[in-house]
Amino acid sequence: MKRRIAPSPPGSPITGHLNRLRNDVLGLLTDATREHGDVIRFRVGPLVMHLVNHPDHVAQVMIRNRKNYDKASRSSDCLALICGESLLTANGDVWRQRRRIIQPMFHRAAVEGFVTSIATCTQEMLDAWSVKAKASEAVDLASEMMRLTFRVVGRCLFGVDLEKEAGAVEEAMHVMVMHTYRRWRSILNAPPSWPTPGNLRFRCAVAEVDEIIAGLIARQRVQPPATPNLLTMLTGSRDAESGLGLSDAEVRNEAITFLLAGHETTANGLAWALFLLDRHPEHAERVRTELDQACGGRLPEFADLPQLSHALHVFEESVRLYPPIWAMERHVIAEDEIGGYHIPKGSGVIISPYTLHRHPAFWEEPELFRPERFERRDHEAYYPFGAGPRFCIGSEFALAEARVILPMILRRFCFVAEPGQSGEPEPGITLRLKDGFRVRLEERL
Ligand code: HEM
Repeated sequence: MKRRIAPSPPGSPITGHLNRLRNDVLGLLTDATREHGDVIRFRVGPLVMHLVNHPDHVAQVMIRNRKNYDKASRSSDCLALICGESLLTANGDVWRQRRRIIQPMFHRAAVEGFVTSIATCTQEMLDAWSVKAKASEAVDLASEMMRLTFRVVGRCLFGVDLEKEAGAVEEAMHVMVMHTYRRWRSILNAPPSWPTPGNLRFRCAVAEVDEIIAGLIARQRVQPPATPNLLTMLTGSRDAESGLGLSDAEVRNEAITFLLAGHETTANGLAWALFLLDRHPEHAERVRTELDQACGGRLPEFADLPQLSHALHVFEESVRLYPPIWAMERHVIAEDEIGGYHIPKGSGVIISPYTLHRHPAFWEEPELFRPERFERRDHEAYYPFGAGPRFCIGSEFALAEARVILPMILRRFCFVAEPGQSGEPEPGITLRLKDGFRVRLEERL
């Protein structure tokens, strides 16, 4: 039987879709889904990949036929330059072992313990903002969210205050994620060991973060903390099935993975939520009122979270429109057929929450910001945290952060956005606000 080849947008005979992929990837994917349906074939030089854009196709790749796919994809290879082999990038038995070891850190009881630290870190940030507001100093909320979520990860997962390190790590992480994304977008890259200016900048950034992590591990060895944290769990772990522990290099890989995955994604989600709330003040007011009713003037606690539902819906809608992980990639290890089209072994499959979350068959007026959509909980085409066994391990943590941080910010401050901000998304490893979100702060209380 003849294999059906999926439709493809016009591209160059030599480089395929490389040019638009580099310069306007969101436009390329959006136009392609509008013009060619739910399975679209792209080519970058010799590499073939398919965008699949239907919930049934997502379930096929991530759940039903997942044995045909793994994460040895180009994006994982790029991420592995930062994280090595870790929960985020590993496959097979290594991935299963890491997930078993780390999962307890993210059980409900553990997240319950995180809420006080999230509220305390937020309160400290707001106190610092108070000084900036009095001085009429403009702040970039996107950058503030990066620093805040970084500190939250430090406190909750590593049991330390990373205030001093936050600025340096923010810069180093930016260098690392932009470098890896540039490599993903290119077909020809200099080997990582070559001393090109980009590779050298990248290596310096990795070395800087490695030094911070080595310091954290050393501090804990000298003085083991009273309450267990991710590092103590990693260093002290023995896999229940194999009885094996993790080497220092493996602990380092997981630590950098959680520093990166645990703050960059949530920070972008929060920055987009604040940006959208600035354009929809009626929702900001609802979030404020909800916090006042649930907590009065005190800090939110874990037991308050169910009452902070509008804050949750605002965040869910923000990451629908601007999913921090805007694309997930899989490598095809055994051929498959999706939506009637042939998916060859050795090619790539892309699942894009950005296009799925705007699919007109599943979302009414998908371009509009409407947090009320999430009063219903049964959205089919919604994948901000992925699907199947590789579902985001930190999703409950991130959603707890959103319910604490957004209302606390809005209760205490109003913003006046600086003029001329585009609000354009900039896809990298995560989806950032291209120009950040610069505002002047006005204290309300
Ligand atoms: C709004 C915030 C977040 C978003 C949108 C997000 C999104 C995602 C997505 C889409 C995946 C699946 C990737 C794939 O299948 O290829 C994922 C996996 C992962 N996330 Fe998150 N994430 C967020 C927050 C967090 C936090 C707070 C942590 C850690 C504290 C975290 C740690 C991880 C890890 C380690 C994985 C790999 C899990 C595995 O493969 O077993 N994420 N995340």
